[in-house]
Amino acid sequence: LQPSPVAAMSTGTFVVSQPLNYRGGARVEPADASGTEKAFEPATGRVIATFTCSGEKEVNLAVQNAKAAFKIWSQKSGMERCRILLEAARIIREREDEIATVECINNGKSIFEARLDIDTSWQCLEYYAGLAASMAGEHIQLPGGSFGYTRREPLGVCVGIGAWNYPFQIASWKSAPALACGNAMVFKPSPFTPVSALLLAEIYTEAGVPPGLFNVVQGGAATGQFLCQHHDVAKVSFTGSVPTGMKIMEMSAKGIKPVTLELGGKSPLIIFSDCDMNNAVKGALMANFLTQGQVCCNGTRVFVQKEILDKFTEEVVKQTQRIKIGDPLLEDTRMGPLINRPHLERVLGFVKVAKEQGAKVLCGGDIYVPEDPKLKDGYYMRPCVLTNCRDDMTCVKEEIFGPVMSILSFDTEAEVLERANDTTFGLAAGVFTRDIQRAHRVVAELQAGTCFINNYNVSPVELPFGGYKKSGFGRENGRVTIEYYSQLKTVCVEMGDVESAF
Ligand SMILES: NC(=O)C1=CN([C@@H]2O[C@H](COP(=O)(O)OP(=O)(O)OC[C@H]3O[C@@H](n4cnc5c(N)ncnc54)[C@H](O)[C@@H]3O)[C@@H](O)[C@H]2O)C=CC1
Ligand SMILES: NCCCC(=O)O
Repeated sequence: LQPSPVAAMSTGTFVVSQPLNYRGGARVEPADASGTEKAFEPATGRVIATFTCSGEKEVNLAVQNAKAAFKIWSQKSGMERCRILLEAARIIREREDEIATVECINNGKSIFEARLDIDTSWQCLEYYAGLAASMAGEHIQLPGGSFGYTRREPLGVCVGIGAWNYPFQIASWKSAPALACGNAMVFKPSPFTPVSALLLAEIYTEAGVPPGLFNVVQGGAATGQFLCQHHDVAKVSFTGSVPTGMKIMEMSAKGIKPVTLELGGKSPLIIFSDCDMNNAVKGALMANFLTQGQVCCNGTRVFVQKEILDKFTEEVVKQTQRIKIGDPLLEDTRMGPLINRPHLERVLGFVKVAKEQGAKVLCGGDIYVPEDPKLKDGYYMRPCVLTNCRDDMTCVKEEIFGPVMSILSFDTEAEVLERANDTTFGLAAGVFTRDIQRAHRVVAELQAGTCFINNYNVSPVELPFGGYKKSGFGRENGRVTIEYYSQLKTVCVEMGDVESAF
């Protein structure tokens, strides 16, 4: 009897000794290097993997493997692709605990949350498996019996570049629609979280995709650049920061490659006085403290109507103080460590500046040292609620990417809309009210790609997700994403004679 892989993984013990690149259907060491990186366990500060970043030669090998697999995969019918993706979804479900545990160890998010991420991953594969089978063009009748038709065709080799906050989910959300449309993919995870994408690669192989259809190359900016500049790459889908997104767009422009950009945010969450208070408070916590606040669509600017400001704030603080911080692998933990030491210091720096600028810290915002001695070098902080905030403060203007909620008060709907939209970002927004007319009127005015009414940060894969303004463009999830991973061919068929102009 094999020991369960999950039983062998606990906080403070996990190490990765296998290669972290995946090419041609197997784990491989890269053919060349552009430096080395270390991956950490944020809960303990331990190194769990030291790995080689892929150089230009390795990137080229991965792209050539993907190109060869594309030839086979793109010839398969939608139903054939559907069956394989469904099988991959089934294996993810079967291995959910193991994948969630790896995610939790390498990212620091709680096991409770990691399982939810894995759920939205297999659900995404199931969803696009269904769409693969029903992808079709149109038939258009023309005069004289002639006609035209359209074919929805794949793009070729797509590149996915991921951030560290949702490593397995990002790899799934990019690869599922790409593969469903008949493309191949080379995926580069963030060097902070290199581990779980390999599990996805192995699962695709086990499910029956051709070797080379989904490859993983490890590395940072240099490896990412080799990918974006490669002449055989047809599309780049990127999740990360705005400055890197700009670079990706520039590189892709040189090859006229389409890009999908999922970038940062500083989203507003508007709480009207007629809201259901219990739900609004729960919504504010969901909008700010998942994955230790390291979520791009978080509603970190919480606008509360004056009449309920005190009651709402008191309740939010009470519930924030109850959040169980600690070892992310424990079932009752709801907040683990931040991703690394520099990021923790950056987030604490934002709290310091907020105080200097006049904000009041109602709770948290400081380092947390768990009692368990093995966690003493982890990157923990207490979730923070700030009041006395003004729109011009740094904590209200800039993306903190940590567990820091800024509460602002407002009087009228018109006023709050203007203030909510006064940002260069436009990823998400939320509104809590019992007035359905107001709810729809407000979201219609909000400049954001994803809006929530009476909830926040739920991720049904049936719904498109993506940003307005500097939060990016293109969408992930939902039916529309098929358009971002395919191209339309028009075929015009003449049934009569050519009427020549000559
Ligand atoms: N809209 C969304 O869905 C999300 C947005 N984010 C944003 O990402 C940021 C945090 O993620 P990070 O990983 O720190 O972002 P980042 O932009 O530094 O890195 C993201 C990815 O891009 C790669 N990369 C870096 N420089 C590159 C270059 N010149 N060419 C090609 N690839 C390059 C990195 O290695 C990594 O895999 C947050 O500030 C947040 O704004 C994060 C998660 C989701
Ligand atoms: N589950 C929501 C994903 C948002 C993000 O990637 O930050």
